[in-house]
Amino acid sequence: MDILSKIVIDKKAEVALRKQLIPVTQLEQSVLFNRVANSLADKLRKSSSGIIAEHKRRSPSKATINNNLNVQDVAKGYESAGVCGMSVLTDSKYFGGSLDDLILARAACDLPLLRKEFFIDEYQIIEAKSYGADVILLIAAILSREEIKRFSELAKSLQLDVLLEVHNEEELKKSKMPSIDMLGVNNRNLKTFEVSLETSKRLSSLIPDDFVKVSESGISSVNAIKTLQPFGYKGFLIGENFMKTDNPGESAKEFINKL
Ligand SMILES: O=C(O)c1ccccc1NCC(=O)[C@H](O)[C@H](O)COP(=O)(O)O
Repeated sequence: MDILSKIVIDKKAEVALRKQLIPVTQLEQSVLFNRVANSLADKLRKSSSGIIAEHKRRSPSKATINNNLNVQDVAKGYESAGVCGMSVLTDSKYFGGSLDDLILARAACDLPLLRKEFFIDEYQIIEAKSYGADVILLIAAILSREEIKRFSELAKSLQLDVLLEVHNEEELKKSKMPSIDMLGVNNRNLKTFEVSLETSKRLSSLIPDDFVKVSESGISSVNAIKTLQPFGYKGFLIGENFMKTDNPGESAKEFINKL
């Protein structure tokens, strides 16, 4: 069984338990539930660098990346570096993240925050809003077109931006709809972990201009960004390259200064 299928099985069990522990009515009472969201798509449209910097402790493809950092320091560092948004991995089993990371990042900065999760249920979207997210990421590989529509429309009704992640032509075909703000091309094949920026290049011409184009994963140099910008990419999701250092904010700053 591939890693994505394993993650989805575990996620279904996790979400079923969370629903019993904290009902939706309780999530909706969070002070953050009525917070006015900060649009990542709007920021990317106006930005010349387009960096979305990620908080990522470990991953299935790389094992431990960095366990020694404080998420609030990372958020503050990314914000002062001038990134457009921050992605916070909230999956615990495979990435070592949590919803606490999201709420701590929210308390530390005013950046648009992306809840990076494996969304398989509407409940997680309501959770995202009540823990201070501005954006959710939907993965086309694990959702039907009907689920993408239902989940993205719910997110839009909560004023959340939606980043839809694809890895091939077939996933892209089922994903284009008005409730999607940004289309993200994942350069990492989540079945084999092979990374190639060619995926972003190949799919770029198939993405209509009404979506903000985002290139995700395996970006480790300014040169990679300069190569992808002429293909219309306005956003670049970078995790490991910053998180593997002692000071991700400083690394992001140096990176952006070279752009
Ligand atoms: O990163 C992984 O190994 C991974 C494995 C399975 C599912 C998702 C995975 N990553 C999530 C991400 O989308 C990345 O963290 C993000 O694009 C940043 O990637 P990178 O800059 O290569 O750390």
